[in-house]
Amino acid sequence: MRTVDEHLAQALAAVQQLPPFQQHLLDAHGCALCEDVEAGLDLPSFDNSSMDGYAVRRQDVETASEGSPVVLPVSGDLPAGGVEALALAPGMALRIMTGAPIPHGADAVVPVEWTDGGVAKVSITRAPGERDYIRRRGEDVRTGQLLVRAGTRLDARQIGLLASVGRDVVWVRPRPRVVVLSTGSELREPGQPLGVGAIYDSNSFTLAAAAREAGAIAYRVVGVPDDEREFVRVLEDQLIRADLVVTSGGVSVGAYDVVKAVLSRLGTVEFSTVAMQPGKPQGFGVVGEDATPIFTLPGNPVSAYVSFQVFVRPVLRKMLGLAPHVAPTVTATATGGWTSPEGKRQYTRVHYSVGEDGRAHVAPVGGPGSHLVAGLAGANALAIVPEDVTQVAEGATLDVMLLDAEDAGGQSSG
Ligand SMILES: Nc1nc2c(c(=O)[nH]1)N[C@H]1C(S)=C(S)[C@@H](COP(=O)(O)OP(=O)(O)OC[C@H]3O[C@@H](n4cnc5c(N)ncnc54)[C@H](O)[C@@H]3O)O[C@H]1N2
Ligand code: MOO
Repeated sequence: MRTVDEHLAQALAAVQQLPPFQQHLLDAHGCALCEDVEAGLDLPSFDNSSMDGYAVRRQDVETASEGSPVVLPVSGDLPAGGVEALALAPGMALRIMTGAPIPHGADAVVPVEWTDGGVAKVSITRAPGERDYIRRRGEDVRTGQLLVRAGTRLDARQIGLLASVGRDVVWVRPRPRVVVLSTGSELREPGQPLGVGAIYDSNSFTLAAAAREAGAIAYRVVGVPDDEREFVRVLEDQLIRADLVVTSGGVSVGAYDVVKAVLSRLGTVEFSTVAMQPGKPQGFGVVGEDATPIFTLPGNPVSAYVSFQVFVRPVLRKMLGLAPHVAPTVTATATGGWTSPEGKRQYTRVHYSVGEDGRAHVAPVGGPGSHLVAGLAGANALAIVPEDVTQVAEGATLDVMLLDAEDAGGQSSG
């Protein structure tokens, strides 16, 4: 039996980061940037008004008050985006809109609320302070400034920043294309009638959704029956569009475990038992002409999902160019005790919460059975119980893997 860390290390060593390509900015959402992006211009790129009002010279309006307004002729209009380069003559005002360039000669903006809103002439009842309502060129970003570092996963805020400096395409690593396929003659598609002894194929949905949450493009293949030739045909057919294949089922010691039977002959897939619960039977290797990496996860639904989080998610992070490959864990205090098998790392389905005192707690959800999908859906984290612990005591401190979707904007299709 090998350890979780050995199995993960083998898989991580066998996959590479996907080569970078130029992607349109919005399509790069959730991808890891492969270049340091520096600003090609100042932001703001010109002095402009932060208020709708009037551009003035301060010295012309410094005596303005409610009791003694200053009246100035208005010599023109400055809309945002206007191309006319108007200059402000002494003793005059220019009507200006938010975002419009400050005209030559002006050193303050009087908001329209401090005036009578006049068009031909304006009555000003309050004197602006120094530089009032002027957004200065370069006060946000300077030309040449490092904006986003290589390796950053682009989120909405960074996408907006890059657009602000005029970037339309960026170098990123592509989303890995993950083919997810389930095996088992008992599997039926949701929405179809369920015959005797049949079950709905949930694993391929779970795994495709999990791949998507991790930032991949997931292709879900309709359940493959326990037939070796059919499995080989489907696998060869799918390899063309896969950066990674993830199967579930057919890897333990049953008489119809086709995944194990076929892949033991094809490629370099190695089947092993891993000292963990759930998720004991595992396989990993490469298949096909392009040496496509393949994970063969156990069929029990909770085992398949936990195996994805422990092994597949780090591999996808590596392919995406994200560091660290293993997403960081948090720590929490156990509420209620539970048992754990000796010599195995247990991934316990738990509910993680942070109390008003700021302290994090985890409470087990449902039982330990690998078929208990309702408990899995009710959990939001996996508590990691070390191999040498057989009894988790109330109040024990545990590392915890959070499961909520990374919302990386991945895609999936059937
Ligand atoms: N004699 C032994 N039997 C089993 C052992 C063992 O060591 N000795 N290990 C058990 C453990 S632990 C696991 S985990 C499972 C792994 O089994 P397989 O990967 O071969 O998966 P299957 O036998 O095909 O299915 C197991 C279970 O999961 C259900 N299943 C399978 N695929 C799906 C799917 N796509 N959606 C929903 N449910 C699925 C299937 O119906 C079975 O109930 O082996 C144990 N047995
Ligand atoms: O390893 Mo199985 O995954 O314990 O149910």
